[in-house]
Amino acid sequence: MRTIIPLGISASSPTPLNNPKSSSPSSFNFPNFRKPSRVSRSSAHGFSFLSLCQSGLCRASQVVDLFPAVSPDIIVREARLEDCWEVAETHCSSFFPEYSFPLDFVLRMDRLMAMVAGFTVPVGCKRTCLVAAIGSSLSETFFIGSEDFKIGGLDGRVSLNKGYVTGILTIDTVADFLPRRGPLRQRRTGIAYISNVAVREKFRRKGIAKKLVEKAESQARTWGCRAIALHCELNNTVATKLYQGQGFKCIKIPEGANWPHPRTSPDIKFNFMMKLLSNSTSS
Ligand SMILES: CC(=O)SCCNC(=O)CCNC(=O)[C@H](O)C(C)(C)COP(=O)(O)OP(=O)(O)OC[C@H]1O[C@@H](n2cnc3c(N)ncnc32)[C@H](O)[C@@H]1OP(=O)(O)O
Repeated sequence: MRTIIPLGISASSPTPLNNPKSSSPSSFNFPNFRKPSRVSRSSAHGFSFLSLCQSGLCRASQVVDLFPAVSPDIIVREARLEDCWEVAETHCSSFFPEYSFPLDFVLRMDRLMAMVAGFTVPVGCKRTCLVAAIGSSLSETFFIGSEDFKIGGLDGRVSLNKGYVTGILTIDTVADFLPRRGPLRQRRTGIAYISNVAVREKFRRKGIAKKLVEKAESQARTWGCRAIALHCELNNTVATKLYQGQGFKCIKIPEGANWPHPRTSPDIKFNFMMKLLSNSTSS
């Protein structure tokens, strides 16, 4: 199965000051979905996209006509309540493209339920889901509801001009997949973690993932993080190129070290990648 890191929507844990009771770990973990054995591993990864491109040049060129290389209308912002279904849809269609009815529907419902059920993150941690939305110019966006209104970890406001979600990315400071610190195995701080990066197939190669990563970096800076980390499957050459292009470096895991990594099939290997964040707030 694929990474099951929570997608997370705008979750910032209540601080002890505003909610002293909350110290529960995230309740937003998805149940473990096992990929059926008939599904080939490579087809769920970057390679499937490459082979699709090679075998479907005609379709690709039509997409290029419909959506020119420059996508000025794409806005990267925090996910809102009304984006839940499309976030689930983007996640499932990108990471589980082979699933067919009824499993694909069940999977999407599972993602959706997990999101709207609300969730918490450990005290002092933050998590947010970014979306790249098309056709939702900020100047035309009209909200109903108060900015302070939250449902679980979701932005409770509803926009009448929500746009169409083309890409997603989750960023958090939960550090579940970072090595613990010291003999007391303390949770690491100051390092943001990126997961669940996906762009709908017909919107790929338009710089959307780059925009999402840039926005994640700026979010991490506003949280005071000094670095940003992620796990990328070893054989996902497309994603590896994306992160290397954005300045991430593969970190060599020390011999014998038992560093945590996303919960997937045991035969899936990961690159652990990191980038130090400069202090500038360019994006
Ligand atoms: C931490 C994680 O979540 S890892 C999981 C990554 N997600 C997936 O594998 C899900 C399936 N794949 C996807 O959703 C997409 O292909 C993504 C997210 C990997 C890339 O999204 P896109 O919006 O297409 O990427 P974008 O257009 O921003 O390209 C950025 C860079 O990635 C690399 N890249 C993207 N697509 C390709 C490709 N088909 N072939 C080679 N390199 C590619 C290039 O280096 C590109 O930079 P360039 O255009 O300057 O050459």
